[in-house]
Amino acid sequence: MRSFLPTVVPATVPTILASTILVPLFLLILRGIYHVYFSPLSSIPGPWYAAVSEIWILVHTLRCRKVRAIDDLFKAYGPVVRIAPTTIAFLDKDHEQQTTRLVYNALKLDKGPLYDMVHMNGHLHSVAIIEHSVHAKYRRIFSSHYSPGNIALLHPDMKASAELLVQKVLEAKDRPLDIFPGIHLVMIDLILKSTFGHDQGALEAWSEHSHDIIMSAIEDYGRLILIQGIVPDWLFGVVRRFPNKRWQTFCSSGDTLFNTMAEFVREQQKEKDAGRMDERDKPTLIERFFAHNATCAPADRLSFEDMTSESMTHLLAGVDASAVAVAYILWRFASQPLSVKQKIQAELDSAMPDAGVIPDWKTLHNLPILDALFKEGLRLHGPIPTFLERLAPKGGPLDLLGYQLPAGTVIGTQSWSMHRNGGIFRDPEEFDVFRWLDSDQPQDAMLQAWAPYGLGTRICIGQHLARGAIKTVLAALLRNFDVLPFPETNDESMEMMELFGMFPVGLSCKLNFRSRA
Ligand code: HEM
Repeated sequence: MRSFLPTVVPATVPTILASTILVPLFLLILRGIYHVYFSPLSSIPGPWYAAVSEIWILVHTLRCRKVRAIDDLFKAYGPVVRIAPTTIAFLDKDHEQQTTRLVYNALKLDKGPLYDMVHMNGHLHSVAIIEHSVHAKYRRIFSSHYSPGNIALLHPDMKASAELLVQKVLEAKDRPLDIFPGIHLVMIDLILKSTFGHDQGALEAWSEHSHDIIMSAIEDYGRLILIQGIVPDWLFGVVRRFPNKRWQTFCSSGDTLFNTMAEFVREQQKEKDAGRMDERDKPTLIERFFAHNATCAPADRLSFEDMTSESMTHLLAGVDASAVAVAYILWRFASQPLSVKQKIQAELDSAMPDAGVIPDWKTLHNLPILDALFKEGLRLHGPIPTFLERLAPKGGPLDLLGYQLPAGTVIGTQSWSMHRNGGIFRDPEEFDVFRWLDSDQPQDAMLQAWAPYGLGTRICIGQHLARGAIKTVLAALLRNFDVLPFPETNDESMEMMELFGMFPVGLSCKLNFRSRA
């Protein structure tokens, strides 16, 4: 009897091999050849391995050194480089920063695809909105909440937090102290106050052995978003079941934060229903959402989840960034020559004759040396110096520094490189506070190139809050303490690790605080 089996089985092995390995490999090679030789972006400088596939930039993202890798390409290839098959990085060399202005402001571009992965526990919010037109409408709902005038109303809370921080440092009784958690807690208290009018008292509860649930969830969720952005959903769905308590807490950090914020939104709703909101001297962020809902068309109303996710974003965007900035400034201050420290402290001594009384908002912002310290800190240690991607617009190629980019090309620059541009900043790697007060240096160009809060239409909405809180905390600490180095906190532990935002690799900032009283 004739069997059909023998003829079928041997034939399938090479067929399967070819279809599962060789065909995709062949297509990948074809795609790579297309990108390197035939794509409209082929003429843009850059290494071939970055042009062939996204793997090169992905590997650097996973190694937490994407900004450095892009910066190296600028040094090797000039101000326009191809960092992935359809992604172009540029760096304005001229003082006018024309290309930067065009891309981030004038053209009103949409954001790039990276932002799609930062939904808050699955919900949309200002950072993740891709379309410019949708975002512009959305941001108008709450931009007045973050205006300088409105943020100034939060200054009494900033002062109270900074004074409490001084007390907490005094309690350490000249023992070296990791200030990093303390600043996180200051920011948690301030942002919850501004968003919900809520007194969290996170800093009050701070001790060496305490553990703040919101602070831990913020730390975890920042990392979780990145992992979820890189690992496919199905794989993450499998690994998240791993029965380890710490891992489970890590994986549910988004839920922890979302549920906490949701509870605060509910409390605000109760306040509103009970008619108690009008009694406040300053409206909360949530109150502005309610006011918007009361006046807009039903289709434009913010849902309960929208409000929760937006609040969660402000907490996540604001706490880490501000805490990282303060930690680096204090660390840099600690290792400055005595003469520099004395100049900085002399200004504070005269603005704060009583070390316990922090100057008012206007005086604080008119202290030139404090301002220079703040600017120099954010120049070299901006917490978000990363590649901020936008999309080349539909309808015709975009002329970018002489190159024609088709619609949909991802383009962007990064403040890491802008802040280290030797054509603008003299000895750019030096931490030199007084460069900002030196009339021999190009102050206008330096200010144009200083972009720690991002750029244009999507610039950080919390910048006035951050600036006010950071300066208030710095004034209080540097007026009250001589901040001195601690050997464990060094170049290695403070190496900047990139997880979209930057963090000191040691995730701490232990310094010596000697009371000046
Ligand atoms: C030193 C402190 C801070 C730095 C360096 C910083 C930096 C940035 C940067 C670079 C962006 C732009 C991101 C992009 O284009 O993708 C941004 C956006 C944003 N930041 Fe900040 N930030 C800080 C503090 C804060 C604070 C305190 C808050 C809120 C309380 C906040 C809330 C936001 C929000 C909501 C956005 C999105 C704005 C939008 O797209 O409309 N940030 N921030």
